[in-house]
Amino acid sequence: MTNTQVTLVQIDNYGPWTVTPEPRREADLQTLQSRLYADISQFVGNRNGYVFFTRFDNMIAVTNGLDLEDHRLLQESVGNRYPVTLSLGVATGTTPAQALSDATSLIQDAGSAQDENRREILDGRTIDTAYRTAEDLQIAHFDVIDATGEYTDELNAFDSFIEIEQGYASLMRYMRHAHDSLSFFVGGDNIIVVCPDLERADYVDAIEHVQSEVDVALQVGVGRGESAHDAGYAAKHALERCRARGTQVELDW
Ligand SMILES: Nc1nc2c(ncn2[C@@H]2O[C@H](COP(=O)(O)OP(=O)(O)OP(=O)(O)O)[C@@H](O)[C@H]2O)c(=O)[nH]1
Repeated sequence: MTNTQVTLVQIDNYGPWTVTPEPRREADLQTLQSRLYADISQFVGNRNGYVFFTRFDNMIAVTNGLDLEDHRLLQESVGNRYPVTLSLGVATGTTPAQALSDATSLIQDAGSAQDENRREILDGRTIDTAYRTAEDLQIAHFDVIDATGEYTDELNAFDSFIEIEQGYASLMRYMRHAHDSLSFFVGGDNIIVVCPDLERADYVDAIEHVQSEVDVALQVGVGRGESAHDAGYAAKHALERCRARGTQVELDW
């Protein structure tokens, strides 16, 4: 059974900060957000986790393998180097959406995202090393079949973007509601989905749903592992098998 450890990363009191004492230049905010994301991605990635930028002021991380001390160090390092601080809620669960929901409650219960007195909350629990297994995570790596030929080389860059985003929107809603899974656009035509224990038929259904709802053709490789990196890397290899064999779903087991 999967056991996903999810961390909600929330910038403290960010909304007010962006307009105090007056609105800050948008390009500076974009630079801050993308640098902060890059730093967190490097920190979490070096410990075999994944972090997704999501809304930038709220980021979602899969942190199997990171303990609370790692989380504390991330807060300290960001607090020392950025004009903003982070609150972190950590929870585990058999479905990613449930784990995220619990992680979110920990932060919400400590105060509003726009409460200037709520800073650097760290709350929750991590998976004890002794209980970690190679089945803890299931990660699916989707991409659009021949995005280059269908869209990138055919439409202008914005119309291609609309098509890809429609595929993402359809898939993320389906996976959230049918399977308690969390889907993240990671660039190009790629979507990484953090899933509970699903089977081949579930992925076939997801692909058919997106095809019929928005007419975007997806393929998917699925991997399992004890860390996000292990599961995600296995998924990438499985996706390569889709490309080599012309199949739409490949599982790494
Ligand atoms: N984040 C991420 N992006 C990727 C990855 N592989 C490819 N991309 C992005 O996806 C874009 C399209 O590449 P592909 O998916 O290989 O191209 P395609 O035309 O869809 O071809 P097929 O996937 O073979 O059908 C690239 O320009 C990258 O931006 C990956 O593993 N991770």
